[in-house]
Amino acid sequence: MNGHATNGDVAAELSPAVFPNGEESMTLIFSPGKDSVGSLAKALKLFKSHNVNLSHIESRSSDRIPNQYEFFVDCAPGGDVTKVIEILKATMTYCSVVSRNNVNDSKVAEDYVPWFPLRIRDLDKYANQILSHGSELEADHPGFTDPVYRARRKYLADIALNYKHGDPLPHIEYTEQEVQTWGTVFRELTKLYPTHACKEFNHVFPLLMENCGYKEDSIPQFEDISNFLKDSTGFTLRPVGGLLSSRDFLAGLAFRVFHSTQYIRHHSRPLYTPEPDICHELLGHVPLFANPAFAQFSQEIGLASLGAPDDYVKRLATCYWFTVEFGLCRQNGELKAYGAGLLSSIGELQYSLSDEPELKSFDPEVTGNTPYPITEYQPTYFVAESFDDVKDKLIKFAKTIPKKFGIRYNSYTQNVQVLDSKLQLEELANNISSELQILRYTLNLLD
Ligand SMILES: C[C@H](O)[C@H](O)[C@H]1CNc2nc(N)[nH]c(=O)c2N1
Ligand SMILES: N[C@@H](Cc1ccccc1)C(=O)O
Ligand SMILES: [Fe+2]
Repeated sequence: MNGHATNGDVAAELSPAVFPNGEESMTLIFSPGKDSVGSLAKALKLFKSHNVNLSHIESRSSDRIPNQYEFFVDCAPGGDVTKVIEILKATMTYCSVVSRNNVNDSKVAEDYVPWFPLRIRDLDKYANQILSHGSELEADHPGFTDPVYRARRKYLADIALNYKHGDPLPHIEYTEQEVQTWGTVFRELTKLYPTHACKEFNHVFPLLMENCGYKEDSIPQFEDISNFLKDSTGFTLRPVGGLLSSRDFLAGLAFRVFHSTQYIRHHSRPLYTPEPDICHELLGHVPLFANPAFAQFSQEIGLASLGAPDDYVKRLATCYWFTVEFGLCRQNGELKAYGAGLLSSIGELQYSLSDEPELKSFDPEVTGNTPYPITEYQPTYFVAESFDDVKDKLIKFAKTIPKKFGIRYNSYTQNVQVLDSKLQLEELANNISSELQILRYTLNLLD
């Protein structure tokens, strides 16, 4: 990372979800129609004759058209995909190009949506899409000249890289030096929280000490935290080797998955580190992910990002930066921190509530276009009048993102549903009406 990176550079960060082999890819969903015995075989021939290789094929019962099947195919790069899509669109009862990266041809681009994960296990596809690698630290990183630190970072990044959805969360034996760094950060931050952190944060923190092994003399393990979050709000942790692109990181939130690093900052600089580390994730982020309203809000931002055009993802990510990462709020007339990047940095937490930085009031239209440095203290913070206020404003902004379909997370299947048919809406209405019955029944009891 570059010491003076601003969100001008976040544009580069928006590069599409490239796949583990470093190539771009796309996903097609199509339905061949009734009475179409052998239709998959026909479709497969079509791909073959246009030199398009498929990396994955799945068939499911369609939730769009009664009694039909739907095929999900992941195409590898190469071949004449455009032609194949043209033919599929003309011959199939349903065909959508859910995902596609790097479309330069604007005529084609209109029809395509930037790639996004449809199933929770699709998150495996961007495990190695991290923006800075432990083993390739930049020159201004405090660990740059420390070969032991670099080797450790590489070891932990590889563990995250090999993680697949459904695997047990990696248990890490931390070294004495690592535990000491954690201890310093933990001790000093917990002194500041009562006066500096928002009340929602302070409400959850004792629970993490009781249930997840949050204490000064050892680094908590992912499994304990993930189990606690799962029970609290359905959030789970997923290890990641470093900073993810905004698009990828936000997409994880749509599945209530929090991508979290497992390495720790360099011992020479416990007060502030230029990239997310385990202190940032566990002390800064985890407490608020245990709050149901905050968890829901995070998921809504995640869902809003799916398939959104680059410029919208960029503004959404910038708003995320100035709220979830570096937000301040007013509570009982006092300024408090709720941003995770503040709650994990002894230095910046104190600085943010001093009279040094500039304060502005949060407004997505302004905030979303404000450049920011990522490797030094923020010159400007945005202050929210309340938690609910940020939520409402951000969700209002998210609604302005142009999309051609509705998006819904199905927590039973852990899939994201692309809603573009009446039948799906009927199913949705059925779900809502059964929830409404519970509401009505219980309201009667309480009366
Ligand atoms: C969405 C926004 O860009 C945000 O700052 C993201 C970026 N990528 C990340 N990647 C990781 N591993 N952890 C994070 O907290 C974040 N934050
Ligand atoms: N500066 C934060 C870590 C961080 C870096 C970049 C983005 C967000 C958080 C800390 O010291 O804890
Ligand atoms: Fe973060």
